Amino acid sequence: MSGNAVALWEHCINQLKAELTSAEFNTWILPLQARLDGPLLRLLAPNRFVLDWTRKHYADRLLELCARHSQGEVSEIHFEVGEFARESGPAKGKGARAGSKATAIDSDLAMRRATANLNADFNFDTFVEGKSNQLARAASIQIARNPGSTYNPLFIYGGVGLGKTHLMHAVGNVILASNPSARVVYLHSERFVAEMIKALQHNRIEEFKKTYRSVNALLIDDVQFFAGKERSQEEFFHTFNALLESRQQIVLSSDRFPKEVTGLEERLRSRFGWGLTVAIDPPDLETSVAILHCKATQLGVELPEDVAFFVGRRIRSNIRELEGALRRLVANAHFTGKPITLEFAKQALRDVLVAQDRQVSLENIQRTVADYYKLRTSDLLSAKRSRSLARPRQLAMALAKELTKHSLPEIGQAFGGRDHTTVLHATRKIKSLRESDVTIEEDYRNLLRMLTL
Ligand SMILES: Nc1ncnc2c1ncn2[C@@H]1O[C@H](COP(=O)(O)OP(=O)(O)OP(=O)(O)O)[C@@H](O)[C@H]1O
Repeated sequence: MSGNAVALWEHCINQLKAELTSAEFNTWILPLQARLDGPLLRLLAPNRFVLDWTRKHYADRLLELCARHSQGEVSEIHFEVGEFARESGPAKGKGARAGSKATAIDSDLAMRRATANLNADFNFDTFVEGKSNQLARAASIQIARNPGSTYNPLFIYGGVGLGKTHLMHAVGNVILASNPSARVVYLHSERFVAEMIKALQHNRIEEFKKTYRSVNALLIDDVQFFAGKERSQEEFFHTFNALLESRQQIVLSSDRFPKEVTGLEERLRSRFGWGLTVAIDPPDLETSVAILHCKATQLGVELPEDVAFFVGRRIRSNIRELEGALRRLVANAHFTGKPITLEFAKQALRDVLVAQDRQVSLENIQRTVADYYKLRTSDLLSAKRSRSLARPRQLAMALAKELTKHSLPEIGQAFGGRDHTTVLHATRKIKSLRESDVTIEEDYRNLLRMLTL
């Protein structure tokens, strides 16, 4: 399977994983193997029953996903019973051809990546090395090559958008690719908590324990979100011990040093520091520029050196924002048909840069957001949690993070004495809503403009 075909199948799997229950996904989609023959996607099911069911229930959706992702190049799906050869020799499936070995293995890897929640784009090849992340990268490569036997756990900490998640995925991807039977799971800590609660509600806690205690690598992002969740900490503590005892790899990330993660039991905090703890710092200018070039190449554009330096110099503290600025530049250039020059970049990024430069006060943000939603500022600061207040409050916190230099605890304090994790949660929530909900995106942009012009 070519890289494109793998990406196509991976796209289908990821979509269906999000749309189906895990039982449906595991029963019907997981056993499928895929191969692309020109415009034809061939799917092999292990038996007639799976074939009939998937053809009846998922063929249309799969075709729709394929057609959209391939821009119409894939126009047909064919189901058969069988299995592509994994080792060598002819494939068993009717019509499966010799030479399908790579296909089966690749689509297998795509499937395993999806069940591990791993993003194939986050790998070591796409991670630019710089002074700010050198140690974290080197340690990650080391444990990816020798999981469970060098540093355990590996604890990566650093500010928002600096590459912690990217490195964790890269570790998982290497482990999966080098060991076909490895079981790897990447999870955000909030998801761990949610899954545990679900398991408790449905009397499936034993199953939950077994799942997480039997993996070869467990990658848990943003462990600071375990703060204050005692039952989850207890469960995670036992999972952690079981994995460490059986020499399976654990990788954790957080926005701060293990000992400074407040709201965690001491025994957990101290265990987090048992292996190797590495920091990622904001990139220096040269690294920012190198990252911009790397991302530009991935987007298929060439970025002039002066533009890369200009953007890198102006957006320093967060690589996600650096990437956002680049995407905006590329989108504007496509849209207007103009080349990306320094002048063009200055124009296209005017809003972003003004927002970066301008110091806005927290009070101003609260007032503006309250006016915009026709609320009282005191409502934003109150403990009330109705949706009509919670969303504007989250927006205000996200704007505070973007437009001021205040720390998360300072922002939390200014919003009625809330915890810093609430602020972090708000910024994440708004980030994802801005991608999925046009009204929120519009509100955010309007507010940004009102606060910065
Ligand atoms: N060194 C790097 N090279 C290339 N891309 C990078 C690098 N560091 C970060 N990025 C990119 O920046 C974006 C944000 O990174 P990532 O999501 O890993 O941040 P994070 O530290 O986990 O942030 P958060 O605390 O918000 O979870 C990603 O798209 C990632 O690919």
